[in-house]
Amino acid sequence: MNDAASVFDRQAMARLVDHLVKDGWFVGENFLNLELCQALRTEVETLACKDALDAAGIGRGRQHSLRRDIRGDNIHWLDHGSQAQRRYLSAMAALQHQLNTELYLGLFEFEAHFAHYPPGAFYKAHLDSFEGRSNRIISTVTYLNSHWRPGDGGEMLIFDPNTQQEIARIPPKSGTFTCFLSEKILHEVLPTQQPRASIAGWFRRNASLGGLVDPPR
Ligand SMILES: O=C(O)CCC(=O)C(=O)O
Ligand SMILES: [Fe+2]
Repeated sequence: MNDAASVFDRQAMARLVDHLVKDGWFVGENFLNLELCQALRTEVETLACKDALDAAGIGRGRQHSLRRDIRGDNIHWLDHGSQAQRRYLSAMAALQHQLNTELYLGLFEFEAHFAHYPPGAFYKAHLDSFEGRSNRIISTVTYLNSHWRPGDGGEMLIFDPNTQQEIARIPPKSGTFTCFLSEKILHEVLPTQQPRASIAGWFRRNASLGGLVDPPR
């Protein structure tokens, strides 16, 4: 069994591709190896305790600004800095390969950050990418919270791309993995009652213009 296969199984990956094509989004409970989720959670909690996370903003490049009324999480970009990160990133590289092979998406890069939402934090409804400026193609979120209970809040809502009605409410439980089309699927994080840890990531296509490679983030 190779490393990516020990993080999630091939059958689960096939289900993911089917749902992404049919609905534009996918959610799988117990999708990722729990021991790996535990290691990643320890890493983000340690960063949070050391005050080593950055307040997350909205917009990119010069449009970047801090808007606590829109999002209240603190983040740290993955940088291959630990065994757990390397294992996670290699599993995502396998998923990227699968998506490119089956859907011809031309994804060329994956960027991801740890996110830590303190109690009271939320992320208002948004799209991760805007049509026309497409460079984030597929959004992913991996949840890292063991013992999440009803009433702890922090669910992610997914809205129907046609009617904008809520179609899914996902508790951020360890091992749950979700992905969706970045330009089409409006989503939101409800206020959390407990510290909430996750990894948000994006498969990107190169949106270079005039010979300049579009920078990540
Ligand atoms: O943590 C989540 O459930 C979603 C986070 C999100 O939408 C984002 O970081 O863009
Ligand atoms: Fe998002």
